[in-house]
Amino acid sequence: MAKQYDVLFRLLLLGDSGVGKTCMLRRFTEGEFDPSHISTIGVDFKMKTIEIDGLRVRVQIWDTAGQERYQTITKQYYRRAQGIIFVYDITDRASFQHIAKWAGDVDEVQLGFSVIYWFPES
Ligand SMILES: Nc1nc2c(ncn2[C@@H]2O[C@H](COP(=O)(O)OP(=O)(O)OP(=O)(O)O)[C@@H](O)[C@H]2O)c(=O)[nH]1
Repeated sequence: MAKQYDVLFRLLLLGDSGVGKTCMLRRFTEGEFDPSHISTIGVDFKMKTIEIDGLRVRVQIWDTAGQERYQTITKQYYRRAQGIIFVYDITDRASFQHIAKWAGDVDEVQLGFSVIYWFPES
C-alpha cells in the first residue's frame, strides 16, 4: 500500500496536570472539546495528517501525564520527540512557572528542542 504521508513529525505535550494538554490534542486531531478532566495515565498519542506546500505531513503527538507519579514513564519519551510543546494554563501562574522545570527535565536528556506556547481560552 502506498505511504499516506511524506514526512512524519513526533511531538510531545508537556506541562502540569490539568492545564489542558489532552483537550488541546483532541481539539487539534478531532475538532472536539470535552470539558471533563480525566487525567492521562502515563502516555497516549494521536495523529493527524495535514498538507503543507503540497507535502503530506503526519504529526504524531504524544500526550503525557502531568502528574508527578508518571514521570519515570513519560521521561522515556523525551529523547524520541522532535519537538516539545510546553503547555500551561494562563489562569494558573504556577503552571507557567513550572515550565522552566519541565524544560530543564527535557534538557537533561535532549539538547536543542523546539518550544511552542499554548494559551488556553479561559
Ligand atoms: N476554560 C478552559 N478550560 C479548559 C481549556 N482546555 C481545557 N480545559 C479544562 O481543563 C481541564 C483539564 O484538561 P485536560 O486536557 O484533561 O488536562 P491535562 O493537561 O491533559 O491533564 P493531565 O492528563 O492530568 O496531565 C478540563 O476540565 C478542561 O475542561 C480551555 O481552553 N479553557
